[in-house]
Amino acid sequence: MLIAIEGIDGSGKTTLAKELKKWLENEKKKKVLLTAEPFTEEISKLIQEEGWKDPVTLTLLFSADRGVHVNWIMKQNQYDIIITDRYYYSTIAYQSAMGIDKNWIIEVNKFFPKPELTLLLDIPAEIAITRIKKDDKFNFKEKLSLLKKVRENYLEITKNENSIKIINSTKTFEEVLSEAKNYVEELIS
Ligand SMILES: Nc1ncnc2c1ncn2[C@@H]1O[C@H](COP(=O)(O)OP(=O)(O)OP(=O)(O)O)[C@@H](O)[C@H]1O
Ligand SMILES: Cc1cn([C@H]2C[C@H](O)[C@@H](COP(=O)(O)O)O2)c(=O)[nH]c1=O
Repeated sequence: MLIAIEGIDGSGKTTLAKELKKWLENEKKKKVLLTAEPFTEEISKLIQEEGWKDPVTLTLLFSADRGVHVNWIMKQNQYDIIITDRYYYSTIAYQSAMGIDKNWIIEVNKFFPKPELTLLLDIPAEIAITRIKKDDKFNFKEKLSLLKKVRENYLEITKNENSIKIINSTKTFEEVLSEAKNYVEELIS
């Protein structure tokens, strides 16, 4: 079973992924693998060096990285649940915010398995950016306007996807976790 956690930078994905894993292991006695994208060191390096200069290359690099990630996930047979911190909805939301055609991104990613559940942590960019670490590589103003577009794109995607559940991430972490647990509980029961 594949669960994806999505949202703009600083929305709380990594924190939620870790706590969900603990809960599933301790309370539900499930074997859980926590993973994240970008996945490979080699492609992450290319993304840093080349990708940010050009959104087409960036789309292809994130998608190629996903191909390697998915092949690796397929071999992890000992787990009941795999939680991935970011998946193909990140490419659709971010790279279309950078001007790439959404349908082309979907086409490039169409062979990857669809998660049974995606939790979208929704939060205004202005709030998320206050949670992001200070040494972030992006220019602050550029990043704020990009993240606003990315958030809109994520919300647009949810209109056509019943398996994506929106969680208001401006709430306390305890509330966010509780809502996420309810969605996961529905899936595993
Ligand atoms: N609901 C919440 N309310 C307040 N702070 C939160 C909440 N959830 C997470 N945080 C805090 O916000 C910061 C960013 O969280 P986290 O690293 O989980 O976000 P992220 O979405 O994984 O970010 P990125 O995409 O930039 O890696 C952390 O300091 C975390 O403790
Ligand atoms: C998978 C993926 C990621 N991104 C962007 C989103 C973030 O700004 C970084 C990843 O960093 P994180 O804070 O460790 O999550 O990369 C993207 O633009 N497109 C993608 O497909």
